[in-house]
Amino acid sequence: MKKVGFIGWRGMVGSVLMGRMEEENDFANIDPVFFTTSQAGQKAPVFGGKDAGVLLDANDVDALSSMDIIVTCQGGDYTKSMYDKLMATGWKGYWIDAASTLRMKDNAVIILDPVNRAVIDESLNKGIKTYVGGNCTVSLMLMGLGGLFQNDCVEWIQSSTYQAASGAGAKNMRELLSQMGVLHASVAEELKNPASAILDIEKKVRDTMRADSFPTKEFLVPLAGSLIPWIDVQLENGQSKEEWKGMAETNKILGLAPATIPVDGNCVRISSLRCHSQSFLIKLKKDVSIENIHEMLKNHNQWAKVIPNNKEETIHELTPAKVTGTLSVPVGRIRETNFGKGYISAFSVGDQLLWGAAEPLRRMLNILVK
Ligand SMILES: NC(=O)C1=CN([C@@H]2O[C@H](COP(=O)(O)OP(=O)(O)OC[C@H]3O[C@@H](n4cnc5c(N)ncnc54)[C@H](OP(=O)(O)O)[C@@H]3O)[C@@H](O)[C@H]2O)C=CC1
Ligand SMILES: N[C@@H](CC(=O)OP(=O)(O)O)C(=O)O
Repeated sequence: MKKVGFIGWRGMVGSVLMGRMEEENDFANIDPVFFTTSQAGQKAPVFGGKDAGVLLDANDVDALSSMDIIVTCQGGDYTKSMYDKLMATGWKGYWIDAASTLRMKDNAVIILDPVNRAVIDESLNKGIKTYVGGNCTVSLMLMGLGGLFQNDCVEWIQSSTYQAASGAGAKNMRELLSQMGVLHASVAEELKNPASAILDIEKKVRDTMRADSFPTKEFLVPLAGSLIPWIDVQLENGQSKEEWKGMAETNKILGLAPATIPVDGNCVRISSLRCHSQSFLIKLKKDVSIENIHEMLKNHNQWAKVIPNNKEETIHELTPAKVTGTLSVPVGRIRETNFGKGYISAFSVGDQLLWGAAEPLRRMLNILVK
């Protein structure tokens, strides 16, 4: 059995990965070893009924180099500090990573096997050893719209995102909920009285949100009752890094080098907890009917689900409230637009910790061990 070292297993992405691996009985196929940057020597967790002894030091290159496969959800700083050191030892194992650090390197493959299994297989045959999960919005877009890409229907795509707090990290999720609580508490008494004036309530909420005491350490500004139209760092061309990833990673996942499908749009943080949503304007390359589009999307993978474009099904099936915690990637609002023939709108929702982070890593591990 392959010795698989896990780093970052107790973080948010890592916990979702461990949960999915237990659900799918993946631990039965591996010999797990758990690493930590802060708790070396303490008892290792027991997943899948396997006693893994004690936690090893994640900064110990010798311990890492005795693994056949390493799976890390520890973050980019860890990857930056350990990947090169480990490779310098001549280690021949496989490195599976959730962080963005290595994604665009020539010797790394972005993994999303329902979309690019052929690219992954070809890379394995070539001896490539580094496999990295994609950006969550990119992976979720490709899971939802995979059928259109597979059938070479997309000339370009514009994506406006509605991204959950979880993408910014665990502390940010807590801060969002604290912000919600503070806002509610500021008008709790008034809300009990149906006769109180809503604009007075709104004014109090606004003043609370703008007060210095409002909790904004992580997001820097209010998110609850507001939104933040910037995610990740600023680039010189005016895009945010999150927006830049849309085109760069989509094309790399699809094996298109140089990049041939333009992808762009504004990435926006909103107050959902762990589901990213995206509104698309898609320029089709060919004349395809809406019915054909439905068929292509449904047939591409078992998780993409077409939601008919009516209000009733849309408000019940195409929301973070419905999708959170599931692997389903519903796509709806599919219709022709006023822009003319071949300009199609669509809207998708997906759990950014599942298909957006943990699930592609879990499946890559299975490709290697099965
Ligand atoms: N959040 C996201 O949506 C996505 C994140 N990623 C990547 O995954 C990386 C990790 O993200 P995320 O899982 O959100 O990070 P977390 O902050 O939840 O966890 C990272 C590490 O923090 C340490 N830690 C310290 N205190 C605690 C605590 N109380 N509970 C749990 N862990 C603790 C753990 O390391 P130790 O055991 O060594 O102390 C843990 O592995 C990111 O940096 C990013 O590169 C990728 C895609 C999406
Ligand atoms: N940037 C994403 C989450 C994430 O971790 O992305 P990446 O894996 O590309 O760094 C978000 O904020 O929603």
